[in-house]
Amino acid sequence: MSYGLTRLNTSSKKMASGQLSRAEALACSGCRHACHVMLYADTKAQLFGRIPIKHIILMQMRFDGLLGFPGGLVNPSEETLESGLSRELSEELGLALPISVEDHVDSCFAPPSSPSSSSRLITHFYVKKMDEEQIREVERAAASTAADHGLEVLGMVRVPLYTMKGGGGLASFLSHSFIGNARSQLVHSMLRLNLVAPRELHKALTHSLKTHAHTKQDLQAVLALTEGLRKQF
Ligand SMILES: O=c1[nH]cnc2c1ncn2[C@H]1C[C@H](O)[C@@H](COP(=O)(O)OP(=O)(O)O)O1
Repeated sequence: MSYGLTRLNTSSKKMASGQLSRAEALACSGCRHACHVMLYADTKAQLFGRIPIKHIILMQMRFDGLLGFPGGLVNPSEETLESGLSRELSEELGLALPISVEDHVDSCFAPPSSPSSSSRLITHFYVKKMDEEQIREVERAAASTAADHGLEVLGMVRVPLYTMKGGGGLASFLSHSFIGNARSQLVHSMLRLNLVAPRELHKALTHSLKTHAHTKQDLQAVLALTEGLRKQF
């Protein structure tokens, strides 16, 4: 995909291999379905009183230590994709958030989790714009009334969309580990909704790759530390 050179055809639902329309996805017999949503808002807030934050995008730290969007498995034989997603959001965010078909962005096959897995998983992705105050309400509820808080969801996080001198911000965030295709859902959405300029995103991703190399070195260093201790105790 070339976001910098050509305008995105937002009507096209088949952006990348593995993608299918909502109708095709629902016609898949024996497939499992998971729906997730990116909630976001505009903001005038400034970090340190000088770095414009511009937009708030919500993600969550999951129970498995990976970053992902709120949502979960739905059963289309018992509920619509959107009502299933709203049900999952009530558990994870502690709020009943209506999600409509208009919020649907794309559906795609997830890579098989293991060669022996019998049913394919289709992930459906939604995006919903809110007011800044509504986002704050979601964050408050997620940390107080949500049934899943501290269990399946360890906490909500905001995506830093700025890049600081030295690469802190978006570049560091993108170098974390994400569940499934959540990183690419995030990046595609930032481009499609013009939340980050393609040039900035390219810079952040390039830096992120370098950060990733440092992370590997850091991990190797602490692995060596545990190797020594393992032999002692
Ligand atoms: O944010 C996501 N983006 C794409 N795929 C995702 C995301 N989060 C999870 N997934 C995939 C991989 C998971 O195994 C399934 C089910 O999602 P999950 O949120 O873990 O579902 P339950 O809470 O267990 O219902 O979807």
